Amino acid sequence: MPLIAPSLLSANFLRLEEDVDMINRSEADWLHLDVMDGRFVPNISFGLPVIAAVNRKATKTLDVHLMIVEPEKYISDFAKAGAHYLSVHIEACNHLHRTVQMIHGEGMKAGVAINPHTPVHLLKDIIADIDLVCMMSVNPGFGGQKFIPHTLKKIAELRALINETGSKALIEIDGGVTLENAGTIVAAGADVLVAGNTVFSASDPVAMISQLKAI
Ligand SMILES: O=C(CO)[C@@H](O)[C@H](O)COP(=O)(O)O
Repeated sequence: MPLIAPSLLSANFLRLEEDVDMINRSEADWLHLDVMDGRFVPNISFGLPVIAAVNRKATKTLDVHLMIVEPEKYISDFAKAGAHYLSVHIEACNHLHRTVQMIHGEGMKAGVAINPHTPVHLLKDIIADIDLVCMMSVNPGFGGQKFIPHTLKKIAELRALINETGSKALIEIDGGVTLENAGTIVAAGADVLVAGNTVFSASDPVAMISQLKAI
């Protein structure tokens, strides 16, 4: 069974508390929080105060995905805000190994996110040190985009790399996950499914999360 991580980016920000309650009541495993800075990606979402507020209410694992430049500057701030998993982009880190060490040093699980154009083999010398790969299956920046089919081949490559190296990293697929493609994504080797639009545009989001879970 995949872990399900609804993405708060697609929630109704005017009633965030109700949406967090909905996720608490659901079979979701994690709550995915997308932080965007308008520099690494062409969009600005939310940041530390929102995550700290969500943390006071959420009962699920907080999975924070940083789509920001110089993420190493904010690692301890995100730990204080309540992040359990903290993912940084490989494309945004000049010293990725050091950044992963900093994340672990703050007591969080470390994730590395990769963009659709970034080859899986670039993870070879970091995969044994991380807890999560957040594989982007859309170009980061916006919810509600279409899944890029080439991702399926990358998931299989990543699964092979994880098996070869004995890494314990989970494979998380982020972007364009629907009820229609979730089975294929899990069959390709994914452990965690992020779902924004699919969950929050459903007439019954709790039931949608259960359906994704039962894929
Ligand atoms: O990181 C991102 C977008 O950059 C994602 O987490 C989206 O929030 C996923 O949304 P859907 O594609 O599921 O609507």
